[in-house]
Amino acid sequence: MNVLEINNLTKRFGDFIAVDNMSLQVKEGEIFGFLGSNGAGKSTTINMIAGLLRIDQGSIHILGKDVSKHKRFSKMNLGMVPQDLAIYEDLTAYENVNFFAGLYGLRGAELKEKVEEALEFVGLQDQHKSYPKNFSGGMKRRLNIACAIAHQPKLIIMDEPTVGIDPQSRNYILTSVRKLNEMGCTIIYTSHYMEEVEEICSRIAIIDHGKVIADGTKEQLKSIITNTKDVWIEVKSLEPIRVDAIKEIKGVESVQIDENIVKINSDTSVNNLNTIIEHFINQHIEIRSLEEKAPNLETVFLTLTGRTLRD
Ligand SMILES: Nc1ncnc2c1ncn2[C@@H]1O[C@H](COP(=O)(O)OP(=O)(O)OP(=O)(O)O)[C@@H](O)[C@H]1O
Repeated sequence: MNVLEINNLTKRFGDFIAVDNMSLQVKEGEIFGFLGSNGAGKSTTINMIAGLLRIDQGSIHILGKDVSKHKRFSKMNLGMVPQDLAIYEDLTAYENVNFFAGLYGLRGAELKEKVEEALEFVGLQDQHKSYPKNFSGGMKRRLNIACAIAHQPKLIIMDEPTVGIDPQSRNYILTSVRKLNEMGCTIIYTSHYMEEVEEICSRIAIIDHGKVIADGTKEQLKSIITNTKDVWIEVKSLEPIRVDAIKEIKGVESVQIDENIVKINSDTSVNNLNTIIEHFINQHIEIRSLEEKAPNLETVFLTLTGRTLRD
């Protein structure tokens, strides 16, 4: 079943088209990665899913129901962890979660139980009486998550939940995402950190200029660029390296130097490894190690959009 279905969605700000005839489906049980560089249209799409922004054209269905027509149903089934923290500094951690869960109509013993469960889930049960102004960035992010999940929605959208936090909190959040997923939640996860998306997402859409330019599993996305391969050669010293000469070797498409590693991207149809090694030997360049690298999502993103994710 599709938990989320977006059909031909468009959003304009004046003459500018932020989301351009976008269509995509997210299936039950997925952790779906939403990848795009700054301004690609991720937040605009998410805000339309959450009913915070008017749709110009197209439609969005959550669990088969049109979000424009079934506002309450969509709200009850959606948990939104926004990019900018949505918590009140002058309410305690408990009062914050209580406030948001209350907006979904939870009352009395059920409300208390769900608030306590959410605080425990994000590891803030011992700080339930503390004010977020005394929290670290990571604790505030965790509280933000508790506020979004207390009403136990089927679909949770997390818009860059790990921005600007310490590695420990980041791991905590990634583990929480997996746990929520195991508990039956479908999750949409946006991040600028490719390695996070690669680690936790079962399917990924790459967004560029308001359009989905590719979507699939990591393996499917990587197979888009199987026409090139990378060889990384670690050398003792970069001193005699001549990038221009390496680029002239048949099949070589690009050469990058990263500290003392020479990263050579070649066309897979040309077997040029011997020629490359001979070149290094002839130039009396001492090779320390040599590794053939499988393409990663960063390479896929770069190939498809012409930019790195964090441009
Ligand atoms: N209210 C608005 N008025 C005018 N332009 C807007 C508005 N909101 C967003 N935009 C523009 O729409 C484009 C898409 O923005 P959006 O925030 O959706 O991108 P994003 O992919 O979420 O980027 P980021 O990773 O920086 O959050 C950007 O060029 C942005 O400047």
